[in-house]
Amino acid sequence: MKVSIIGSGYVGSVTAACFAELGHEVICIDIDEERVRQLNDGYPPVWEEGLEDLMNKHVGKRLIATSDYDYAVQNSDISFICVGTPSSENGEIDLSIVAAASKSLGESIASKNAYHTVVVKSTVVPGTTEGVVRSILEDYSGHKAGDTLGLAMNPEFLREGRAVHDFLNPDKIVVGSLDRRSDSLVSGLYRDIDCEVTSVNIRTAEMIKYVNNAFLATKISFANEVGNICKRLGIDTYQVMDAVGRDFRINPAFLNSGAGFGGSCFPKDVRALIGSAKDLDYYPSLLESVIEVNELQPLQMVEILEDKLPEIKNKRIAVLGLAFKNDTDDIRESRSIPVIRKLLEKGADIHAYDPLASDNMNKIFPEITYASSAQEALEGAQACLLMTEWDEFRKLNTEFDSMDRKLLIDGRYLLNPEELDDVEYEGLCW
Ligand SMILES: NC(=O)C1=CN([C@@H]2O[C@H](COP(=O)(O)OP(=O)(O)OC[C@H]3O[C@@H](n4cnc5c(N)ncnc54)[C@H](O)[C@@H]3O)[C@@H](O)[C@H]2O)C=CC1
Ligand SMILES: O=C(O)[C@H]1O[C@H](OP(=O)(O)OP(=O)(O)OC[C@H]2O[C@@H](n3ccc(=O)[nH]c3=O)[C@H](O)[C@@H]2O)[C@H](O)[C@@H](O)[C@@H]1O
Repeated sequence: MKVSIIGSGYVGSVTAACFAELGHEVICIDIDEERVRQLNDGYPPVWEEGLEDLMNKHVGKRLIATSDYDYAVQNSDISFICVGTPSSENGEIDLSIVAAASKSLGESIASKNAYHTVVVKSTVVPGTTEGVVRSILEDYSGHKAGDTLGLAMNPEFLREGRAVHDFLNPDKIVVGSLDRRSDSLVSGLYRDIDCEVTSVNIRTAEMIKYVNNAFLATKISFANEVGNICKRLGIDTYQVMDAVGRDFRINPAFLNSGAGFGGSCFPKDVRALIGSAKDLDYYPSLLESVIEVNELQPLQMVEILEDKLPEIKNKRIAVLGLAFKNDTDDIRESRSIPVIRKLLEKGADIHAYDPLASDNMNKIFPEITYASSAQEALEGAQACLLMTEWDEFRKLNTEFDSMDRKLLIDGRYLLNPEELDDVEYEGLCW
């Protein structure tokens, strides 16, 4: 099929490359001209394992990029909206980018005589596709949804860093649609993927995405709360969760306690769901607590540090890990951000290292020193805070020898103190 993808960020570029891999003809649309140029030159706009290979294979053949909506709409049958849906200041979803993309799409569909289908892949609160998106599309295109305009919502469940793998090997594909025709068009795109399609109505598809993310975030905050209690009781929370996770009704995934969840989606999506609930006069106390635990969790790293090193002003502190998780350069809502902010407030001399994310963090904190290796960050430090679950940090050992004081606060359960040579080890919640 001929597909256009609006927005070429993490979701858009991966969706585009994977649809090309599945044999579809794909046109990416982005308002960022530099990104369009980059895509057409075969360079992925984001770092994702396997993405560059797919782009090299398909760019210029089944995959092209443009900033011209008219061209993309005329040359495709179906358009996926994959633009950002950030949090507004009060935590509720900001739909302005989705609205702008819908308007541009509607204007281009206006001059098309054939049936065109619009699919929302961005994460949007229930009611958005049939409300904001549908009305803008109808107003600007003159076409009516269910008549000459198809409408669907197809949430995305990929994880950053594993996005290409997750897209091509999903454990569920959810398609919410206005009518049978839209459903069969969208479902048909995934025909060659070995996964059943769950067909529902649009609002249900929108809700499934939020519940998925909110449940995973809840598991993490639950594990962190248990970890905080275990630490005070002198119990190893990882042993506890290892046993608890063996219950098939619970499952071991996402029970790793630590510095909390970051990323572009868990925090914003839980907040958006809270916002929607409150708009309906329901106070979602469990979800509020999920966020509250997550906000407090990284700051406990600094509390433990101050307990061990009461005066941190002008002390050299190594921060290892800046990305919100391993295998990505993404720092959005990284738990390192509140930690660095707090350390700066207290006058610490921060030397940070991350395998991929230093450039991005430098845009927020230009005042700290960025090292080119963990070893360099550790040299002469009075303490080390381990913030991100990078594999390369699991192998650290003799590197700690160059510290002034071998004090290590592990925020991700990466190192086993018994295997470290006389390091003062403190786990965040174990
Ligand atoms: N990042 C992730 O791992 C996942 C994200 N999602 C959801 O997917 C959506 C997109 O997220 P990301 O890909 O992370 O966003 P992103 O911020 O990485 O990319 C958005 C892209 O849209 C472009 N754009 C902005 N306005 C535009 C317009 N009017 N027309 C065309 N392009 C425009 C931007 O230039 C950018 O390239 C969000 O709703 C997010 O919640 C869902 C699953 C996973
Ligand atoms: O909607 C989205 O954007 C995506 O959000 C998450 O994917 P992602 O944010 O890429 O990363 P995860 O691997 O889920 O990790 C999120 C955060 O949770 C933390 N985490 C994860 C697991 C765990 O046990 N403990 C824990 O603290 C990680 O360190 C990281 O900061 C979901 O896993 C995806 O299914 C979803 O599509």
